[in-house]
Amino acid sequence: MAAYLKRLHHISLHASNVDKVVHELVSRFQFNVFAARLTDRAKQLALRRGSAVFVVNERPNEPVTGPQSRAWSSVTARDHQDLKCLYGAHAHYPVDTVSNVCFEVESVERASRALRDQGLCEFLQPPTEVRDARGRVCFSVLRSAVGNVCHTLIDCSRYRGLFLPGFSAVEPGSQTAYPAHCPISHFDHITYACPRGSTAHITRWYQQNFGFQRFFIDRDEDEEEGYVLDHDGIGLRLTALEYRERSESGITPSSRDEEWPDCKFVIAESLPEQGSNQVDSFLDQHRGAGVQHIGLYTDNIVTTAHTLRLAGVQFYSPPPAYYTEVGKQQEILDAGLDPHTLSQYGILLDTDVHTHTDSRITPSQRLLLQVFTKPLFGDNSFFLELIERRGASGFGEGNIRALWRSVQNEERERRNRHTLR
Ligand SMILES: O=C(O)C(=O)Cc1ccc(O)cc1
Repeated sequence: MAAYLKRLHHISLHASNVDKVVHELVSRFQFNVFAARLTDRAKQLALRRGSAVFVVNERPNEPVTGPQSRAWSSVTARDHQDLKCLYGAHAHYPVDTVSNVCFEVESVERASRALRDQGLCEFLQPPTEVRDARGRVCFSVLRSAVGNVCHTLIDCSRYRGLFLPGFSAVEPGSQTAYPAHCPISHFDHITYACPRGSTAHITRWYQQNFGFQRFFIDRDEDEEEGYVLDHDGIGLRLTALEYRERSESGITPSSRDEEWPDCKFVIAESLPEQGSNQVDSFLDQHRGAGVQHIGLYTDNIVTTAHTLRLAGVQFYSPPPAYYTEVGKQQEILDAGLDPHTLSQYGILLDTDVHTHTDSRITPSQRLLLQVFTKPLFGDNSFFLELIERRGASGFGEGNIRALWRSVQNEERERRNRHTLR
């Protein structure tokens, strides 16, 4: 039986320079630091924008050891002082990375037992209870089927504190310059870059362990093959998974959106025929599979991109011709948007190709607006995306192609600059 997930709790990043990444997320991406765990040996800062929470951890230089060797442990947050990073302590990795996607569960013990019974998971930390004066949480940590990515399972139902035991509140102060104009509300999707031939295994792993279900990006998508783009220089296989919320008792919570704002997982694999590409570059730079990008949902991409641009965020832009092409220009105008405004920020517009069960939604009502940022850590590694959905629940082929081209062009230019030096 699969383990039940309640919702996404937070996403952990590991960076060699925590202050730099936190500064980037606060001053540029308008996140607020709300909690911190600072000890002699650990530095963990929690940042929030809507329900999207990142925890930025200092990247340890050597493998972390701690109470994970015990079968079942119960410790105070103070006991964990020597654990460099609590709640996902096993992130020894040579480069800055997204290391952990933490899920909230109803019972860590039951979920961990269900996963052990499946026999497909390697546990890095058995169910462990951590407490402080505000209550206790239970968590366990396991390795995912994707590169260095781990999943922490956590139950916070008996904790009254601000975030997690061991973390203290950080006063809001004047962290963000433009808080009113940045309506980012949640994580929309997490995209993995994966080696060739690994998609089927990863898909099965999430289906069997957590009960994820396939989300068909295209109505003609083959169940085994996924959504394949393999012409015009693009060699990409995309397979999307979604978590249709259930609860352990079998009763679906009534306010779905509040409980689990639909966060899809996308598995991106490069196909060999079209030559080396952005998925391959990620695998190379990141030294293996991992989280390539995270989509941040906003209900107004234009104001959000404007705010972020003013704050110094750099976006990938498609070639200028994208916005003057007659069909695209009309599509943009029909959506009540201004091609010039979209072009200023590199915002892409598409209709998604997902088959809608609701036939009342016509293609023109299924609009998808996306813009992709330049990498957060370094060349060709992890980046963020802004996404606004107007009736569209999937991904647009046109946007994927436009993103692909902008990244490939930029890479070509970078390589040329390098050879000229
Ligand atoms: O469109 C999205 O946000 C996706 O997640 C699809 C995707 C995946 C990988 C790429 O290198 C480019 C696009």
